[in-house]
Amino acid sequence: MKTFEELFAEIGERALTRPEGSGTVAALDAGVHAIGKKLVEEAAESWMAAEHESKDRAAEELSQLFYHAQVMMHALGLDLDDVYRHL
Ligand SMILES: N=c1c2ncn([C@@H]3O[C@H](COP(=O)(O)OP(=O)(O)OP(=O)(O)O)[C@@H](O)[C@H]3O)c2ncn1[C@@H]1O[C@H](COP(=O)(O)O)[C@@H](O)[C@H]1O
Repeated sequence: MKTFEELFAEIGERALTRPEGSGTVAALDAGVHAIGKKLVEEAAESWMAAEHESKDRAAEELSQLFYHAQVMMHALGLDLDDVYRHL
């Protein structure tokens, strides 16, 4: 288990060190358009899980939505404060 902030740091570390087999590196290399499609896909899956499946399934899909949102932030060079200041 990890926090939102810990995941953000881990994604940043993957972007920097580019380890073999990292899905994050592949996602960042695929670019903003591909990341955007995953973001929308996970948002839809979160909605479907919330409406038709269990709370646990919804939580799982929402965690994936958080992940892809963070990958998008890294792709754009945004840090957490850039987003938090809009909350
Ligand atoms: N939290 C996540 C995470 N959530 C979602 N995903 C990715 O998003 C996909 C979403 O799953 P789906 O079931 O919707 O899609 P799928 O059918 O399995 O995969 P696709 O065919 O859509 O690619 C997963 O297959 C992962 O590629 C994640 N990939 C990585 N992380 C974490 O990110 C960190 C870095 O990961 P790596 O870069 O892979 O080392 C680690 O802590 C990981 O646990």
